[in-house]
Amino acid sequence: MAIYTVELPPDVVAHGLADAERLAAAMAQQVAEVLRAAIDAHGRASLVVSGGRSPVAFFERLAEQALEWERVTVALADERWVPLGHPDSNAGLVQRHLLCGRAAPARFLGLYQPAESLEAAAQLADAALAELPLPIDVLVLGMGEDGHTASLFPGSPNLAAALEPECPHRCLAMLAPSVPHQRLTLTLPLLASARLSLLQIQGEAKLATLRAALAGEDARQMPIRAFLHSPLEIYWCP
Ligand SMILES: O=C1O[C@H](COP(=O)(O)O)[C@@H](O)[C@H](O)[C@H]1O
Repeated sequence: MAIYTVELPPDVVAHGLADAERLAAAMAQQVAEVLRAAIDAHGRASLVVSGGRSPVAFFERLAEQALEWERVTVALADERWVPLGHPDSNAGLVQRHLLCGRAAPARFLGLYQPAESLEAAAQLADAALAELPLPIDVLVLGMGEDGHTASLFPGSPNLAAALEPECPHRCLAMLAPSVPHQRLTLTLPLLASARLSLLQIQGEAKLATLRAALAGEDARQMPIRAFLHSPLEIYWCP
């Protein structure tokens, strides 16, 4: 199945899968192959994943993959500023669904930091991210129906700074106007440094968002626009 109704830039690869289970399995296989190749070449690999509802099945299939997980660092593209035990914690999601089974030995670099303010938490997360092996080998992005990706939200006060190609920060505080919780997000230069980026989307509504994003250029209106070019591969299913 292809993404027939969306005309993509020629340098963007599209994978259309019949359903969510097949999509999760195909993505997990590709990500595992890239991580294995990175370990063979450099002795280590880095994987940055997104949170939200979409990646659960992908995490579970990936955790079944045989690879030298103790050589893999897993980090988050974004986080809600809530502690690990909170149901909306992206770190909690990764702990429950990815860092288990074969993948349990992977090293996890979370973004949540208890601090006096969201800005102070972002500074602590920024410092902790110095430990992330660069460049990122695989980045897995999701996308909201407002065109946000990671926690780069349209209308958030720090959005322009986070989208600056020369942004000196690895992580910035972000506000999600449409959904609860203050956020922490990796900034564009760090996310864009990935050797391979995968965008996971499901359903007609997100396809319509992708179409709208491709029809314009201003990333401050739809931050996903900053990623719609090589080395992006899009995984979609109905
Ligand atoms: O808030 C978020 O939204 C996007 C999309 O989430 P989904 O629930 O529609 O899959 C996600 O990629 C991001 O990491 C998350 O924090």
